Amino acid sequence: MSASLGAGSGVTDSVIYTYLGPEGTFTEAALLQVPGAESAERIPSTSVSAALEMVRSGRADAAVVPIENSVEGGVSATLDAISAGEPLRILREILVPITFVLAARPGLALADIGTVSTHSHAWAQCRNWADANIPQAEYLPASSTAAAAVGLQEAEPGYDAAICSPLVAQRLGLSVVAEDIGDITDAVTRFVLLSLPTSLPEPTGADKTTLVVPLPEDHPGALMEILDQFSARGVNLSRIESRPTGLFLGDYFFSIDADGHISDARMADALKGLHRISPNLRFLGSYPRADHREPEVPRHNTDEAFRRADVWLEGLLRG
Ligand SMILES: O=C(O)C(=O)C[C@]1(C(=O)O)C=C[C@@H](O)C=C1
Repeated sequence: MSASLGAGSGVTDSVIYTYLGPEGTFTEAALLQVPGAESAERIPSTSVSAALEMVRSGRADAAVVPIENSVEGGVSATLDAISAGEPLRILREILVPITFVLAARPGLALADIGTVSTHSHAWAQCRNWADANIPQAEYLPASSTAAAAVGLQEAEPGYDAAICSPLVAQRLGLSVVAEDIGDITDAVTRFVLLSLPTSLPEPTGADKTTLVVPLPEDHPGALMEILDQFSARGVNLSRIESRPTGLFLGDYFFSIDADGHISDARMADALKGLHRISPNLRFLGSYPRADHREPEVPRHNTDEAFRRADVWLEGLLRG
């Protein structure tokens, strides 16, 4: 085990990674984009929560898990697992373009397929294609697209076909009966690299901050006030979703991605405002945006504008 997983960089060969496996998942493709990961130890986990448990228990230094898909939205398993329990920190995000194939048991044509297995997020992205081309097929959930593909190799697979990546179908030598079956071309899944809390990646000017904000109980207008903390400081949100805490009916938290780094004055100020409204909010990290897109910051919300306002106020207090 190595303690050298530097924030945002400095990842070395001695780092132990885990990811949603088995080999051949889109998550593994995401991990392989992390500099140094190709030559590092990579341990597949059977679920998102198992991967995060590996990190929390110190058996792995960092985990890559899916968090958001451009077609299907947030990955609830990840949003829920990082919102509670031992705190984790997002060090970077990774984008992977998603294309699917339908692999089938040898000799089967589309019309012969009675059961198809894949990850629920993959199924959701191919549902229209499946309705049109294999309407007779029943869906069986799998822990990942690659797990469904591997299952097809068993002597007696429990299903006729699997939806998986073209790469894993090719690697396993499966028979592909339909290519490019995703309902939306150019679908993208976003993954995050998580570790135990460590020093923050340096701000790059094109960063993202991820937060978990519990909705305060019996506080009319709380959502409006939460959103106001961002809008009043010119902080753009790139994702906001509500998730039930699971504790009792009506108890929710917001999972939020905001443009900017905690060391940006406008973001720091927004976080302080949020903390006053929702003191149990969880900071999950500030890290570089994978698309390097810089936000447009209004003139009155730049670091310099905040600094000048602080100087002005200090002057007034000094008298
Ligand atoms: O099953 C896989 O291959 C995964 O990596 C998981 C996952 C997901 O959770 O969204 C990743 C990308 C695709 O959108 C479909 C499935």
